Amino acid sequence: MALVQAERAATLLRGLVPGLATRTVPTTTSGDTWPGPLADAGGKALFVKEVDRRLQLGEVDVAVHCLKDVPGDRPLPEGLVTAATLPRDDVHDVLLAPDASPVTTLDDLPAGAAVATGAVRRRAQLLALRPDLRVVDVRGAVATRLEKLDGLRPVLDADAMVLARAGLMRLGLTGRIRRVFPLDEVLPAVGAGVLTVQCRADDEAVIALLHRADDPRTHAEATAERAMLHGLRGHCGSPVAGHCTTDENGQLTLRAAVFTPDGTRTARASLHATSRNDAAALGTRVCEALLTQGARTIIDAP
Ligand SMILES: NCc1[nH]cc(CCC(=O)O)c1CC(=O)O
Repeated sequence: MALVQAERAATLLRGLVPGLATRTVPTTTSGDTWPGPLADAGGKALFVKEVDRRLQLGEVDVAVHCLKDVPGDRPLPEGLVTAATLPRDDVHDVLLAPDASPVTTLDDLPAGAAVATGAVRRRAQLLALRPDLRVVDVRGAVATRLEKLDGLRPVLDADAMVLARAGLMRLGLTGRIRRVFPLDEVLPAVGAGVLTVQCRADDEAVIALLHRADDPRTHAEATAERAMLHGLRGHCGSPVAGHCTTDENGQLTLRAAVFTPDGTRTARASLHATSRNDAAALGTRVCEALLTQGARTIIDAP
């Protein structure tokens, strides 16, 4: 998925500068090799730090990350800046089932069925919909997760799995999707479907080029979502969901929710801002609305 994403950014840049030559440098991250549950590694920048290191060292000039994987609770690594936020892809989470299974919705799953996901946010929302489900951990690249689901690797015994539609689209695997969860059933992660592009803070030529690839709308939506998450002191592994949209008049709406891991308690808030310039303030207001409803104790629940 990371290679497809890097290629996407490279194609965009070549479109802006005719004749520009680009080279994609594959980099294995600790997210690919981490042996334990991803939930235990929440917020540790596992998917980004080796790539950022290469950027700092000058081995590459541009880094492309899923915004979801970039920790929001700390500054970027020394000497790096975000220079572009690319137009957002789909934000929905989807249900998948083993190749041979007839399951198409959660309702098709028998009582006590096992559903695989590594994200506490997904676990909580699944259990809110179906408290009888058994949520099992899964990790690894998307293609590997699908192989596990199909039983090709005998390590995962699950009747279904939840993944982001954006990742499956990037890999050309949307044929595996059984059901798209509507946003009022499963609210996405902060930054879902957003690619963020970084470079060195002193690399003025690259900054100027990347600025032309920035999508102001996605940029503002992501700013609102991340300000909310930051206010809650959360990260991509927190039981926090948030999704900001922009309507035809440029008005922003940020919907957000926090959950206990068992899905029994939630706090929700939805607020508007009339202009993009108020995106960060919108995030802060939604955060405060959640905190007023007891978000702190909900997030910290075991
Ligand atoms: N670390 C996992 C990760 N980071 C970003 C995506 C999907 C693309 C996105 O939502 O931006 C995924 C896989 C998934 O959640 O299914």
